[in-house]
Amino acid sequence: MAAILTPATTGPHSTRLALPIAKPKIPLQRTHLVRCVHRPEISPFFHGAVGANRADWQSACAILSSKVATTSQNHQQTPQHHEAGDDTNHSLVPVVNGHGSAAAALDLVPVQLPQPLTIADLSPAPKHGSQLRVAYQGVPGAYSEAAAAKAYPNCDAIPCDQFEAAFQAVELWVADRAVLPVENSLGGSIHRNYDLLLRHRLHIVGEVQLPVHHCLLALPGVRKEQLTRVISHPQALSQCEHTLTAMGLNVAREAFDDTAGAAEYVALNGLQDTAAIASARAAELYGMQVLADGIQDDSGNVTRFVMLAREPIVPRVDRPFKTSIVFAAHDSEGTSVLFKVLSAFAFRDIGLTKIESRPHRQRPIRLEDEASSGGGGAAGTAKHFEYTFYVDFQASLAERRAQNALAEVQEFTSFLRVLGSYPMDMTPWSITSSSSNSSSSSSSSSPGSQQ
Ligand SMILES: O=C(O)C(=O)C[C@]1(C(=O)O)C=C[C@@H](O)C=C1
Repeated sequence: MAAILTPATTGPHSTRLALPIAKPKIPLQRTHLVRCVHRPEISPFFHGAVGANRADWQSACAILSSKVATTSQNHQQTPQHHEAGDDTNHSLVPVVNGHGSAAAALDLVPVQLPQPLTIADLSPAPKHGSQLRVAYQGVPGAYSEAAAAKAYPNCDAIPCDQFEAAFQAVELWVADRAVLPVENSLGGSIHRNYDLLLRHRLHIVGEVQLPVHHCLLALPGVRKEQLTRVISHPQALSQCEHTLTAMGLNVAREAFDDTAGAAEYVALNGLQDTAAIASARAAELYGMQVLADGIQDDSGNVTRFVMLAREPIVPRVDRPFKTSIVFAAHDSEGTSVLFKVLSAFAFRDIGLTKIESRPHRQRPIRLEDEASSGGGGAAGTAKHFEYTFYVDFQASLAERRAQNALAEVQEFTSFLRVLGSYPMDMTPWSITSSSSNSSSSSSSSSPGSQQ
């Protein structure tokens, strides 16, 4: 993995991490932004590791992180730089608000080499809750920023233009944690993050559940009748689908990277015909009018986020813990594997809180002899999809019953990975303490206070 700085900031807010994917939005304002570039040869998938061993990986990350730190100090004239071995051939056009800009390309300056590590580079991460650097996807005012603040009060929240940039920020030691949404009570799973959890080697160290209270935002003075378009994060659009229809709005829905980014986009471009679905905090930050408040289809709309770190936490038994695993079936198990795995938990009275299946990327389709699959018809082969399963169960990895269940699961699976064993978020959901409020909310019993 390599991190490259490109000259861009995201308007009024701080440096934002970005991946080099050009998006067709209107370039608005020159910004400063760190770009993370994928390097396949060090990108882990399944059993692969970033380096040959953990030490390699950590030193690679430290060196790359020093490059990021060094370059970020000089971001006014930041270089564009293709790492040796980066065969992804990304455009070197600098990014403005996450978007390619030909004009900005003229600002390219020579590569800076990594600086030697110093004692300061090796100093430990700050204590949790005090200026912990927490990466999230979106711009200030996004629900993910509020989730980061709930998880780690007083943290230094680092905006990233994509989910993957948040993963990379932690891997490259630019951030200490990432806080990423995985599921919503109305919209369901955020599949992208399930896939990224598998592709990256970070550990889940906590979870935080955030009530999500959406507003319909427009420029000051704009009336609902003027609207032809509503833009937002796809999850937010789906969480408000029925309400938008019930409001009689005859508008096209368009997906945007994040809710607050959609509000910022409408504001910066002075779009009279476009509304954004975002938080009340985004309205304040970007000078938008709240046309309608609480437009989510269910007042108890909640998004669950996970906190990710480079190291796992030590599981405990003195408070409720949850453990997240991912596995794929062993070849010999055929289609019965899920039943067997679930039984391993049921026999030990371990409750499951979530199960998710995703296509098995390396082997999406399985061919099976009709004879072995029990078919009585003509000779032939049955085809079915192959899945990777994600399961969350209510037990700590420190518990014997959880260890025994996993030992049994391992017998049926070709691949099993513990994504993390972490305290459950037991804070009550209160609709009034909505994520639409300021990101600086603080609580002494924050879910992240121990991670
Ligand atoms: O766009 C945002 O504000 C986000 O934080 C992302 C996100 C998501 O991905 O689900 C987070 C919470 C809400 O469910 C809607 C959007």
